[in-house]
Amino acid sequence: MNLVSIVVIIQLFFGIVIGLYFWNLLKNQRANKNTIEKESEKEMEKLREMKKIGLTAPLSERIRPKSLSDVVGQEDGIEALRAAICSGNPQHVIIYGPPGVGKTAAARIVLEEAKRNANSPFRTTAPFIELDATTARFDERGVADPLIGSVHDPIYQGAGAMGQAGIPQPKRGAVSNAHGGVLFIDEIGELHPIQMNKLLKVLEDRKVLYESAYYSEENKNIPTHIHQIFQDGLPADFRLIGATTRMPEEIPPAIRSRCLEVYFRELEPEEITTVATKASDKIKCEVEPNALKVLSEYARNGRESVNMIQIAASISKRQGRDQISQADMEWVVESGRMSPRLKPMIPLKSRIGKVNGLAVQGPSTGHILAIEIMVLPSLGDGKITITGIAEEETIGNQSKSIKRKSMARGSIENVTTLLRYLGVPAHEYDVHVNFPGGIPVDGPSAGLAMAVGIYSSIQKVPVRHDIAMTGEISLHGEVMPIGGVLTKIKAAKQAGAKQVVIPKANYQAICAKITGIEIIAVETFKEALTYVLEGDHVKVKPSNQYRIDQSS
Ligand SMILES: Nc1ncnc2c1ncn2[C@@H]1O[C@H](COP(=O)(O)OP(=O)(O)OP(=O)(O)O)[C@@H](O)[C@H]1O
Repeated sequence: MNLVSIVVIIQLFFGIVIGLYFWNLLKNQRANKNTIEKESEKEMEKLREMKKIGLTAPLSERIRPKSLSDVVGQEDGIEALRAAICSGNPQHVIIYGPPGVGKTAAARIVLEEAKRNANSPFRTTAPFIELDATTARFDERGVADPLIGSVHDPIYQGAGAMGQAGIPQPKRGAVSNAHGGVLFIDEIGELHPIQMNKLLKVLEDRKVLYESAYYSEENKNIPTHIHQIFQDGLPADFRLIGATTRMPEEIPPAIRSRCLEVYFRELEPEEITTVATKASDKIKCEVEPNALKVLSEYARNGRESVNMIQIAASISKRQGRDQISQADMEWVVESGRMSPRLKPMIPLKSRIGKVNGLAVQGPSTGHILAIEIMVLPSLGDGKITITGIAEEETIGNQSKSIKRKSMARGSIENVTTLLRYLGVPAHEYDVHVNFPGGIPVDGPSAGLAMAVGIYSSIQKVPVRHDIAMTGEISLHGEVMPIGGVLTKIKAAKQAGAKQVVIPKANYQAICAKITGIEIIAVETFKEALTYVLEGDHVKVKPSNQYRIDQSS
């Protein structure tokens, strides 16, 4: 055998081996493909079966408001939301409010209303993208970020065409999906601080800038669009609507300062009833007036009211009736262990040491606060006892909190000093202040009410039962401005007060819109005393300049 024959045999041998290798590879690939196709067909069948099954949507979804006018109550909040989003120059918004009062419903429809304005920059195709901050996962490696987007580096891409070619692929997040429209972040207060900072950067730049160790400007394999994204950023020009049940102080100031802050309030019993009636109409089920009354006493928000109708309707239907009775509704209350939403009212009689203070609970819910004060001759230097609220309070947010002496205590100390200065011997008494009802009190704004209560107790003069008051007291007896004054005035009115005393510095033109209560704006403690005590006890003549009667 000559050398040529040997070479030919070797070539033939290797040819056969390589041929067998590729033939085997192809066979395996085909077998794999068949298995995958069979698996996929099985899964598709399961998916088709699953899609055939569908339970009815919850009633709260079925009666979800379709236009802003369908949102019950919230007139002020809706007006502010409209002003922010429906103008020719829309702004970012944060909506504060308790759960289930229409924040999400309003946010979902406001963009549609904005599109109807010819001056709006939102196009008719503008997207509305929704993200829940409680589930938007934060990934430290930046491999997946549903909010901002991320870069899929070849190492994470597996054997895809781009991955094999070593090309990093930017993946859009919600901020880019919302480009040209609205990004709604529910529970925005729950965003991870790093995500919040990234979001701020996007709001500033109106685009997302990506980085990757795999990106090189010189790499000719990288497609043009990816070069563009890495070099110029991915557009993310949208308006943000954040909703939260948290207090404004708990939201980072940097995001607050970029947003118009809108407040949604707790729904009134009549409004709860309206939402419930709409729900019962939808399912064609009548509701006895007494059943509605029970519902309005127990449901705390729109969602709860709809849910109560749904359960009560299913009870009555199972018993072959088309009407929800009072007993059905009471059963719902009992089985849900619901407690009534007590709306404190003003007391029926004027009493010594009993004052109607005002407090704001949560971001926008006002309450009347029946403050009780008792003074007893002191054996020492005058002791101060406070009950019903914390002696020490924590302030701050998730990232930073500090404890401080209760501001209510500090406020009482100021008041006793002031009273001594005015010739009232407060130091000769032990003072006990009680805040019943478990409503959190921010000390300074109850200063005026506490000063009046202590004065009333020492001088044995009753405080008028039909007047409520709010204001901080300075050591020199000035009544200083406080927060949430409109909410407090409305709370006083709802509790049945005829008049409300507020700091003069808080009086705004908008107060004139509130009817059915007389607003008395005062500058000093002495001036306030002339209005709040029974009879004519104070010699100082106040200026009536800021007394505004709106009870017509
Ligand atoms: N003011 C309202 N007017 C009409 N329907 C309401 C109102 N508030 C709540 N509802 C009903 O309750 C459902 C839930 O409301 P929505 O999701 O808007 O509340 P939310 O304030 O966003 O609450 P959460 O903070 O829990 O998300 C709505 O689908 C609607 O059926």
